[in-house]
Amino acid sequence: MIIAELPVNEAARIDALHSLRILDTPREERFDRLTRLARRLFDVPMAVVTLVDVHRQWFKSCVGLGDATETSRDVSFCAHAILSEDLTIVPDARLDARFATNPQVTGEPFIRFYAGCPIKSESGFTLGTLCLVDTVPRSFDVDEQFLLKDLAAMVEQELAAVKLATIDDLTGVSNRRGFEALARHALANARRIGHAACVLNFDLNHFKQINDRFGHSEGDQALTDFAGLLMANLRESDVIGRLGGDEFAVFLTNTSLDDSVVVLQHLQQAVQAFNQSGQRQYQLDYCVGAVQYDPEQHPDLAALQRDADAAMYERKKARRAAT
Ligand SMILES: Nc1nc2c(ncn2[C@@H]2O[C@H](COP(=O)(O)OP(=O)(O)OP(=O)(O)O)[C@@H](O)[C@H]2O)c(=O)[nH]1
Repeated sequence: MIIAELPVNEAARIDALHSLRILDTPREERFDRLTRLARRLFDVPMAVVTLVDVHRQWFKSCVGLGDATETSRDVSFCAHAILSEDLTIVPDARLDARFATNPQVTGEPFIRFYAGCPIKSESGFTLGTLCLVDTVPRSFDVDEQFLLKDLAAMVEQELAAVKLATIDDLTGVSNRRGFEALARHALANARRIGHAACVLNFDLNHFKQINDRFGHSEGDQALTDFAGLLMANLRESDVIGRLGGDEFAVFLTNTSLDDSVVVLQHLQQAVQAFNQSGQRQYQLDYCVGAVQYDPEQHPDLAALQRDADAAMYERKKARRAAT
């Protein structure tokens, strides 16, 4: 095993990292959703946002590594990756002199494949990486390299500024900006590997009445309840966003329109059960439009969203006509 050298600007780099005051902070959904998405998009068991501190690498977010929050810097793959401006790709760690006898290769978690993209501060210091880890050797093609760089750029955005936030503060799901950024990635991936995908557009019914009858904070509670039901009843890899007001959108990965019917039935049952539980004074009700991605009809995410929105409005119109 070869212990990584220190970057030439190490002291200033550490100052930049510490000035973020992010080390040892709790987990945050805005980072966790990126590692979850990375794991799903690249089909790897582990995806991590790591920050390389003086003697350790600390995980701002990790999926697939159990409760681990840090490792010593000496055994860290990312300590090597931050020395490069480009991606560090290790197809099989057993064949790489830097890592062959690394305890994480010879023992748990038996790392074989590693791909790490440097994450920079706004001032240009490499703070850590977004990295993918697998327990079997594999290759990493050019499309995958671009995708990883894009996701790492989103991690940088999250680090850079709260004003660039991509999470809806009220409900904890993505806001419009976050939804569109993540859904664009998921769509690119669906296109690349030829998987089906669907977009669902939801709009709550009579939401204004909840505000008017019970007050704005109960309205807020209703929005939070609905977001919670979406999160509880969809898969981790699906992208959920609040587009604004009482409008939500979901990008279903690897799902055909037929599959989405089952997903929506399941959700409807959960919402009914919630309404019947009597926890709230109000009932949640919504209209939803579902559209399957069709490469002929949908050159980009915006086209898919327009169709889902139109499908939702058709439902609204039919519903209003019926009442
Ligand atoms: N409590 C709360 N209300 C909001 C928020 N954002 C938007 N609203 C309110 O949500 C309402 C949305 O209006 P509509 O979608 O026309 O109301 P609706 O009663 O659901 O109408 P239909 O869709 O026709 O059933 C407006 O009264 C907004 O003021 C928020 O963050 N919190």
